[in-house]
Amino acid sequence: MNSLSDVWSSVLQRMSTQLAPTTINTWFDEVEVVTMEDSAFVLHCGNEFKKKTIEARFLPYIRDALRDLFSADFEIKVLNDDQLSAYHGIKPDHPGDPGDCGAFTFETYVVGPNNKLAYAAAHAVSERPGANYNPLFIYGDSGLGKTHLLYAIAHGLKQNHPEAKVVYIKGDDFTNELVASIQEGKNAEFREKYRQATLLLVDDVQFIAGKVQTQEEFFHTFNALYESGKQIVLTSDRPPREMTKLEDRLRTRFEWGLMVDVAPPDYETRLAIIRNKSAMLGVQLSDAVSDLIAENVTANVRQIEGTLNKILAYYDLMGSSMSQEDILKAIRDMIKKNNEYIPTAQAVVNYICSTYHIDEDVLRGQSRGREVVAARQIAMYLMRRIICMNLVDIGKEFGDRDHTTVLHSLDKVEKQMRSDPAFAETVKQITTNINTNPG
Ligand SMILES: Nc1ncnc2c1ncn2[C@@H]1O[C@H](COP(=O)(O)OP(=O)(O)OP(=O)(O)O)[C@@H](O)[C@H]1O
Repeated sequence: MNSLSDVWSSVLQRMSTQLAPTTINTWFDEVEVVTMEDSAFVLHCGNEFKKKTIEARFLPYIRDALRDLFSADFEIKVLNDDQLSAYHGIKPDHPGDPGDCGAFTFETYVVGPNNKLAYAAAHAVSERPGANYNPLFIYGDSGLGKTHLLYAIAHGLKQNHPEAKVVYIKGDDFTNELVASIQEGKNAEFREKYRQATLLLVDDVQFIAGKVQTQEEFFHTFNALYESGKQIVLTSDRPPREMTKLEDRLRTRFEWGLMVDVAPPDYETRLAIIRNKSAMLGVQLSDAVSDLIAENVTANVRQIEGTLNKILAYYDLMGSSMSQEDILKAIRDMIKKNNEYIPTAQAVVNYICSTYHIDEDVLRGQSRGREVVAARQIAMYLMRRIICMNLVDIGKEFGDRDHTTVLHSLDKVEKQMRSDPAFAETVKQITTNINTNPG
C-alpha cells in the first residue's frame, strides 16, 4: 500500500465483510483520510450528521480493519470542516492526547462489583495525583476497561488542572520511541518528554518486560517521576508477580503503590453497560433484546460492544420491517454463531500436521522445505482468521518468528486464495473441519 487512499480503500474493503454495501455507501461516501501518524488515523467528514453517526457506530469497525492491516491499535478521529481547518493550522502535539477523549470518561464508565475498586482508585488519582496511590497498577484481561480508566483519569485531571501535562504511551510504543530516539540521536528529547509529565499513563506495560534497554530507561523515568511526586498509572494484562521476564527492581516498584484488578462484569453490570451504550448510540433496545445479550455475551465489554454494533448494522439492513420476534431470532442466531467452538492454536497445529504428514517439531521449527513452509503459512493464516490471534502471538507459536514474517505469510495465503480457487477451497475445507472437530 502506497498512499493514504490505498489504506482507506483497504479499510473499506475489510469493513465490507461485516457491513452491507448500502450501509458503507450511505455513511462513508463523504469521508476522506487526512493523515495517519503515530497511533492516530484522522478522517474528515463535512456532513455533521454522518460524522456523528460514524463516531457513534462505526469506529470499532475502522479500528478492527486497521488492526488487521497493521497489527496496531489506532485512535480514530473524524474531523468536521472547522476541525479540519484548525488541524491544518495548528497540529496537536500529540494526536493521541487522552485529555480530550470525550467518550472515555468516568461518567460513561459503568461501575459494578467487578471493577468498583479500580474505578474508585482511578477517580481518587485523577483528583489528587501523586498523593496516595502511586503507582496505581490496574490489571485484568483484555476488553475490560483498563484503557477506558486511563483516559478517564487523564480527562478528570485535565478538567481540574488544565495546565497538567499528561503523557500516555503504550508499553510497546515506549520501546519503539526509545529505539527511534537513539537512532536519531534524540535521547535527551525522549527523556524530557516523559520526565516532565505530571501524570504518566502506561498502557499494557507488560510489553516492556524482557527488553533490556527499555526496562533500563523506564526504570530511570519511573524513579525521576516518583521522586518528584508525579503520578504514574500502569495497566497490564497480569499482575507484576506474573510478569516473569520483568526485572525485579521494576516489579517491586510496580507493587509499591496500589494494585487493583478488573474482572469480567456480572449480569447486572452487563445489562447496565448494554443500556448505556445503546442509549449513547441513540438506539432503544427492547428489554428482551438487552436481556438476551446480557445473558449470552459474557466474556468482556469489547465483545458486548461488538455484538451491539452488529445488531445495529442488522437493524440498518432490515429497517423497521422486522417484527420483534424476527429480531430476537436473528440475534439469537448471531450470538450462537459467535459462541461457536473456537479451536486452540494447538488444535490448528495438530490438524495441519496430520493433514500434511509433518511432525509438529518440524512445523513449528525452522525448516525451509517448500511443503513445510506452505503448511506453516496456512497454520498461521488459520490462527489469525479462526482464533483471531495477534501477529506476535502467532510468531511465538512458530519458534518466535517476527511479526513481519507472520504478516508476509498471511498475505501470501490470501493472495493465493484469490488467484487459485482450488487452493481457496482447500483452505475453506480445512477451516470447516477444524471448526467442527474439537480436539
Ligand atoms: N465498565 C465499563 N463501562 C463502560 N464501557 C466499558 C467498561 N469496560 C469497558 N468498556 C468499554 O469496552 C471497550 C474496551 O475497553 P478497553 O479498551 O478500556 O479495555 P482494555 O482492558 O484496555 O483492553 P486491552 O487490554 O485489550 O487494551 C471500550 O470501548 C470501553 O469503553
